[in-house]
Amino acid sequence: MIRSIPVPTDVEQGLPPVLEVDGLTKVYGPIGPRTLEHTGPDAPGGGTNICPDTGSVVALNNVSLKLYPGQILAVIGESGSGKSTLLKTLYLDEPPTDGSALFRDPGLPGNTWDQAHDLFLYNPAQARRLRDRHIGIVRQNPKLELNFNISAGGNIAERVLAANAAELQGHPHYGDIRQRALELLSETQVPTARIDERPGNFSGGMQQRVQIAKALAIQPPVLLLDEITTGLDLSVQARIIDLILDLHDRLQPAILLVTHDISVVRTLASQTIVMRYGQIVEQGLTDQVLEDPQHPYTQELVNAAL
Ligand SMILES: Nc1ncnc2c1ncn2[C@@H]1O[C@H](COP(=O)(O)OP(=O)(O)OP(=O)(O)O)[C@@H](O)[C@H]1O
Repeated sequence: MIRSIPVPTDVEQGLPPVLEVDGLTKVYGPIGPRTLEHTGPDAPGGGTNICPDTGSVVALNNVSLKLYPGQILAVIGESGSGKSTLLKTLYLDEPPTDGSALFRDPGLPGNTWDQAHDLFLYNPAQARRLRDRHIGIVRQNPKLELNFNISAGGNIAERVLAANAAELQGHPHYGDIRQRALELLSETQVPTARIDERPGNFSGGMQQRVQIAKALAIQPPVLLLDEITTGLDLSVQARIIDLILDLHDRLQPAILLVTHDISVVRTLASQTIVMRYGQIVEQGLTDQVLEDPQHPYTQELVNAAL
């Protein structure tokens, strides 16, 4: 049974957040009495995420955020600041050490905008259903999300079948699934003639587009994007960003976007969170955060990108 928590509507935004993360903490290793207190951006020596007593890594410490329907929220920070761990915990790849993540999708049976469920209390079947049907992810490394032993079309078909099973809608017809895969590849600008090829034959940019097609197959209300342009040529990066903008315009998913690339943030995100050593050091409208950064670390990040 999922715990149901009534949450007040945020009047300013109209609809309440689809995802509301509160006090999310993730520690790799044992937690001592001073582990959280003695790590973070203000720890002695300019900050650390390693506990001086136990050697544990505090990847996230008391991270809270709200993601509204249709919003694009960016999380930036240097390598090791905890960005990927944030997405991994929200996609239920890893259990959190502490905190809650209320998910409010009116598409879920028995759910309404007045109710939210804490993802971290889902049982394994509910977690699978969430990933099969309600949250899509695009990872920096396509090998972690795509099956390289089957075709691009097969990867998308797997997701369509899992989503149908999650909705208890039985098996769709083979021709319908193939048609859906063709549409998704076309929408994400992958040549449809290559539907039967394995992703290993594709360029990095095409592999990312197949991942995006697979994530969109379930038309999720929430999309998690982890460094999706890192390692790609500039022109390929630009095409992926255009694709995300176009898909967002048409489908309006809420997007939580993790990157260390300020130009990606500037182009895509309306709001931005800055993380360092597992903690949020600054957040606000992207224009404000990038044009008038208040925290010295954000100033450093923005200046480095100029
Ligand atoms: N499985 C793990 N075991 C131990 N430490 C881990 C594990 N996964 C991540 N970490 C540590 O947690 C911290 C945060 O890692 P994370 O990958 O979230 O950072 P990031 O901001 O996404 O960095 P990058 O931009 O390099 O991906 C790092 O110090 C990392 O070494």
